[in-house]
Amino acid sequence: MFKGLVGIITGGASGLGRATAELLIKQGGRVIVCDLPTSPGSDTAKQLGENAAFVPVDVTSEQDVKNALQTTMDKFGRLDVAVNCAGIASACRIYNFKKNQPFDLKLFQKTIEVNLVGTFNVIRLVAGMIGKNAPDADGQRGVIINTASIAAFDGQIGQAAYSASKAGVVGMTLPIARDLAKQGIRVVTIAPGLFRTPMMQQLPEPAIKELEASVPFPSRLGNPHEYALLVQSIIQNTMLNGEVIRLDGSLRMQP
Ligand SMILES: CC(=O)CC(=O)SCCNC(=O)CCNC(=O)[C@H](O)C(C)(C)COP(=O)(O)OP(=O)(O)OC[C@H]1O[C@@H](n2cnc3c(N)ncnc32)[C@H](O)[C@@H]1OP(=O)(O)O
Ligand SMILES: NC(=O)C1=CN([C@@H]2O[C@H](COP(=O)(O)OP(=O)(O)OC[C@H]3O[C@@H](n4cnc5c(N)ncnc54)[C@H](O)[C@@H]3O)[C@@H](O)[C@H]2O)C=CC1
Repeated sequence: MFKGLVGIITGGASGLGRATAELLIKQGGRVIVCDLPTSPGSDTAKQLGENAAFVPVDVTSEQDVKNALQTTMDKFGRLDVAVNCAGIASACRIYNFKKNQPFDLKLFQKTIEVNLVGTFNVIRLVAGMIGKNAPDADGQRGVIINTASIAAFDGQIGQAAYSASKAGVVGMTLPIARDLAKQGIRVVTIAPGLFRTPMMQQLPEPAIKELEASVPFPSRLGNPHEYALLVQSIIQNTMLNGEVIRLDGSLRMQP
């Protein structure tokens, strides 16, 4: 299905990004896994086989992303798709009245830096390389897929930083899609609900159970493969552009 297609996947060493790398390769694509040097990205790429390579990347670094693009060019000669999965979660009340402690400003800044600025940094740099492709019969040169969260819309107590970072990703989706439309590059954002990944497993099991029970249908955490299936559809369907798609079993999170 994706024979010849080349994708960069940030956060590709774990969870949703890793599942996406597996599916794109299974469908005949080739993948550059970008993740932190401390991540298991190198092992991931080995397990994925010869159509995968790992580049250590901090998405907030211009030089790291440029290195990843250079490796993509050297190894595979082109770039068709970028999937932004790198992200971090944070939870903190705005003010802890018992301890007289405000929300840690550094934690707020770090969350915005990785989730929003990091995603933007990758988009602005990959666009240049995707834009060099010859257009297909429909005028399309490639696709950029971002990962927000339903917390962009119904963030819970403690999620001010995380929700703000993901709302930023939602907010920039349409203007960037409009911006890149002339080059035939589509931009689509997925807003996942709850998926069983290492990030979600940071929450205590009772909290996971409660969240799971609150999903109308299916009342369970999503499987990362189900996220990857939406990535596959977005790549296949050229009419999808400038949109944010919730993938959440109709969950609306409670406070
Ligand atoms: C990953 C995705 O993209 C998908 C998702 O979003 S999944 C949903 C994820 N949801 C979350 O992560 C929720 C995040 N929120 C939380 O984890 C918690 O609300 C929180 C840690 C921020 C606070 O939790 P909590 O249950 O209120 O903790 P609690 O023990 O009562 O309070 C923590 C501290 O805040 C204080 N506190 C309690 N109520 C308070 C209030 N109303 N105002 C200020 N402080 C309060 C407590 O006294 C406590 O202080 P100590 O450390 O001295 O004990
Ligand atoms: N799991 C879930 O339920 C949901 C996840 N999301 C979002 O989906 C994305 C993927 O999350 P998961 O797979 O669940 O998490 P995960 O924690 O399993 O994977 C995230 C990956 O991003 C990498 N990463 C973190 N900071 C980075 C940086 N600065 N540069 C490069 N890589 C970095 C991590 O090393 C990790 O491998 C995140 O953006 C997350 O916010 C959104 C909604 C729900």
